[in-house]
Amino acid sequence: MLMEEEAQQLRSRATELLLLDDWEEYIRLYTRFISLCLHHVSGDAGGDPKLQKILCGALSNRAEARLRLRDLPGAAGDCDRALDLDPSHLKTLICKGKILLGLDRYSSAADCFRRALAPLGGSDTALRGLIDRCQKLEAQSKTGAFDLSQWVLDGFKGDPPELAEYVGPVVIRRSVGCGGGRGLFATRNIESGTMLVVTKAVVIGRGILPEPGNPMSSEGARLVMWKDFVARLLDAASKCRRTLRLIYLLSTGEDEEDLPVPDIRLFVPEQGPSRDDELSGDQALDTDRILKILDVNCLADDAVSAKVLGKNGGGGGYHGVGLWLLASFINHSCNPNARRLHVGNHLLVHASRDIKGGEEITFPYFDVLMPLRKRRETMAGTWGFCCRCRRCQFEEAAAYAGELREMEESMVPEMAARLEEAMAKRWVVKSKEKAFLRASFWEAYTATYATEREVRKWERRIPAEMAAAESIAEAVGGDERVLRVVVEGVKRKEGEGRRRGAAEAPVDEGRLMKMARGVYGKVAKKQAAMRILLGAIS
Ligand SMILES: C[S@@+](CC[C@H](N)C(=O)[O-])C[C@H]1O[C@@H](n2cnc3c(N)ncnc32)[C@H](O)[C@@H]1O
Repeated sequence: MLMEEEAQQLRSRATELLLLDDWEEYIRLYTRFISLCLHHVSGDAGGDPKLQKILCGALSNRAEARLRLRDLPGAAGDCDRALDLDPSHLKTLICKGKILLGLDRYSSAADCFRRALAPLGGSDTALRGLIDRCQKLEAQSKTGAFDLSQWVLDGFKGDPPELAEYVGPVVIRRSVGCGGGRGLFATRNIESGTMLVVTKAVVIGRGILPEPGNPMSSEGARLVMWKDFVARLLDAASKCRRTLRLIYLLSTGEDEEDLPVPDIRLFVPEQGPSRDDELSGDQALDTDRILKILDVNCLADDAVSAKVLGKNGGGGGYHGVGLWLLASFINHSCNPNARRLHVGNHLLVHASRDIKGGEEITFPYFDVLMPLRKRRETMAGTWGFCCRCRRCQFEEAAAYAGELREMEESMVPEMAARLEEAMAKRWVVKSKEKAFLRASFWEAYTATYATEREVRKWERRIPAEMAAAESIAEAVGGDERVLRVVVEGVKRKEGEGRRRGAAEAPVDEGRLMKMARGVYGKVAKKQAAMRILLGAIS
């Protein structure tokens, strides 16, 4: 009887806290109450069904509060204890299903929702909706077939579509070509546009920076964002042992050669250990180590290579930074074969050109459509390593490297023509190496394609847009700016044809789509991809 009164008082105080949105205090209140219940349970009243019901309800309520505060392991533990007392407790089953959904355990989440639905005769539409969601995500996480077409066609309106975590045909191995430490490798031949990895940020920090021209306040705003980001990341790591252990697998930038190579299954939804108690060993939260890890592994949302799909897209002072665990094993290359897109809090990595089985997967950490000297400056200034990719090695060691360095100093249109001439007549350059150099002199090429006047002036001395773009794609994979130049070229040719009264020359949609696949992956079907393409030039 005493417990029932206590429970009644608790409910009124809990309602007050709920209205105040004070979940921390709500959890403290229930923790005290649960201890009291447990004290009674361990005494004479242990077998009292009323007491057990009260305890089950309290655990369930605390689980919901913990779920709200994203303490998923804590919430899951409460649910398990509540379900031990009453395996069919509806509220707890639904809460547990939502937790498992948050932990990307789609089929286990669906099982919970089904168990909740069974006594309702299968008639609850909300629960049916949750089961459908789980099934859709489970299918995505198994097949890697992500279709964002509708969202693209709707002009990126509303929230980004819900995405599953996905690990494609990749493994983690020791890298010999690029990083030296560990890297991600293809397990089979992969076609351009194929999804490789979809992964949710542990934490992401976003903000709008003050207008340019005010560097102090922009720096200040970045610092505030960074501090908030670090605080949230430490909070997430302290709440979830799995997250902390996975973060500790990442490089601090020191002794990368000696770091262990983790099993890819740790990152595959529903395969790796997902409950705290499945992980052996305890590790303390080491803030200094985590700060070093963040320094080496955080990615910016606003990198040139990371077009943000949707309305929070780059530009307008937007700045975002996040930590994505599996993507942190991907090394940089100036001759990359993958590209990343950001959709909501998810990072999608797709093949930006065809990849051979066994090849290392790399994406650019920064803009690689730049000459060697500028790339080296960016690397040293921002990343603190010196890239050892094939393109860098070639550009450094070429017999005509001195001449290249001189030419790099002035990216005027004439330089693209001079480069083409030298590659054709004076230097021995294979087609792959031509692609490297064209990518490095992209600024000069783009200047020659900028206006009809320039195109007419240089067209006999440099390749047409499509041919140059296809060559550059061999070196750096798909790139939005290159694609834009091609689309503009197609439009210009259409215009010229119309002026001459020529029959409409068909646009080579096949070639265009192949390039678009390299840039946007296969997440947008043809119609939607064409819409992004046209949007890219409007
Ligand atoms: C995000 S981590 C990549 C994974 C890392 N190799 C590992 O073993 O965990 C970034 C670090 O990898 C190394 N790295 C990545 N790309 C590189 C490259 N192209 N050349 C040399 N080092 C590279 C650098 O030490 C860099 O700080």
